[in-house]
Amino acid sequence: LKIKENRSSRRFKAIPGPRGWPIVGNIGLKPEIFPQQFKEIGDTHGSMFQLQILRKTFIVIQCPQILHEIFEKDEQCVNRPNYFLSENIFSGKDLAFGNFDEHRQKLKELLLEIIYKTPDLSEVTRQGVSCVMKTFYTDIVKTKGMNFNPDVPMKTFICDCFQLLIGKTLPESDTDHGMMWDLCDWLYRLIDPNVDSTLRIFPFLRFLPGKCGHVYRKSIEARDKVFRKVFDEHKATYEHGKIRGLLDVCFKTQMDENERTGSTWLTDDYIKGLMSDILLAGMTELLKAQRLYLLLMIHHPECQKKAQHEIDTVLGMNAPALEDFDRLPYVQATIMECLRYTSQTPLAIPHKCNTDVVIDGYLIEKDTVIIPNLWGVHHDDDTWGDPWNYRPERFLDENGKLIPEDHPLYKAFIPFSLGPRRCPGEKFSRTRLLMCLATLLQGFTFLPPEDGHLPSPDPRLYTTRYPMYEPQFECRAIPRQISATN
Ligand code: HEM
Repeated sequence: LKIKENRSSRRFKAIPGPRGWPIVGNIGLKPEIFPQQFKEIGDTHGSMFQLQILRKTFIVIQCPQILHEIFEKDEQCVNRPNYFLSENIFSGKDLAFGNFDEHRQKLKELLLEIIYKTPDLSEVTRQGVSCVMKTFYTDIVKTKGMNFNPDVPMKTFICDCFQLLIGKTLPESDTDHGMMWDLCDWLYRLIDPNVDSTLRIFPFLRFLPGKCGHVYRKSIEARDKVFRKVFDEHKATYEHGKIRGLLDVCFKTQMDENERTGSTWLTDDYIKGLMSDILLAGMTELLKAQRLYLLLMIHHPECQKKAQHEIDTVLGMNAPALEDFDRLPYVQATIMECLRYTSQTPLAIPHKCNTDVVIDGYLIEKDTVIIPNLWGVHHDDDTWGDPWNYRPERFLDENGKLIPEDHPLYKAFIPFSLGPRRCPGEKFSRTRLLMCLATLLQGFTFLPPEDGHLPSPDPRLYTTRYPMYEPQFECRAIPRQISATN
């Protein structure tokens, strides 16, 4: 472990960290560049260090071994710090932003069961994905090699999440088409540390004019619209046993349990909370990954060519399917390297210890907030050698196969975090990304826009507020061949 020792304090060693000011502590840090600043502090104080802010202790960890040890063992770091959003927007019934109590554990089990083990739903999403892929493809064909912002067709594709929820996508002509994005947008503003902490300390501000009140009211407005349109309308038309999407599986579970025992823990509020998590975590993260991947492919035409070569050799003219996941190791490596290099969820979602934790002679007290700096883990010189280079080959062995999961580099690759609170959408995201990005590279070569202006993909230049604001860009897509999706 790379923790640097400080002075010893009785039984336990003191966790090192930068000296702060009296009372306010290490208050000068900038949320916009937390991951970079944490990495720099780590270079001096070690890969686990503490910060004191207004007498509260935060432990930042950017060592994969320590994260494996404390996140995966004994369910000891599974809670969350308080979020204004959880109690005030979702009545404490969301999954991602609250403590891992009995109900949240059940909610997560239900989500995993639904995404990965419900045959009716797999069929619905399989059909849905191939239908959305066609629209996606056609949308890009329509750009006719001219400059376009890839977000536009991608957002339509990511309505796949919509598809997952209710079994259909809203046509673009529907005036409510953008409501999901509106909700995500406002909720992300609400969890910005500046807004979140102000509202937690002065909750009455939500009723007053000013930035915090505005963001709160807009979030409520966007939430109610989505709940009305997606949840209420869908529940009203639910026919018992007929599964159109994820929400129906929740309704079925709710009704079955009610019938069996006369009551259920799975109230409508929990289902709404789960649905919002999928939108907030799922849609935005998938969009980010796809956008960053394209940017990297344009900056690295040699990787784009190699990926296209593999797709042509393995799939020919056939459209990529979920089963092709293991047949495209190079494409997989380009996606893994994109997730590592960009570290798009740089600080995951902070955890809170639900018990005292002892690690390598250090004591982390119950209720301490742990910030996993995934960005720091993914850019550690000792682990990766050249962390600032985009180099997919690092995930391949000498035969061009993906390195095994017990390989030290694979163990240090943790974009979906670790342990009981790790991202439940990991496998879903990795297969969807592969399908989507392989389809794109099969059909098109992506080039910079005509004026050649393309932002740098270097993650040190992103503004990493919460969430990360990565570069927006325009590009061109030149058709390569008539693909099977056409
Ligand atoms: C490239 C795509 C994605 C990335 C990089 C990503 C990454 C993450 C990370 C780092 C966390 C925090 C884990 C922790 O607290 O330690 C998380 C949580 C979560 N993600 Fe994802 N995610 C992605 C896509 C998705 C998708 C598609 C879904 C839904 C189907 C999803 C649903 C969730 C949920 C519900 C949580 C909260 C889990 C909990 O609190 O126990 N994510 N994700």
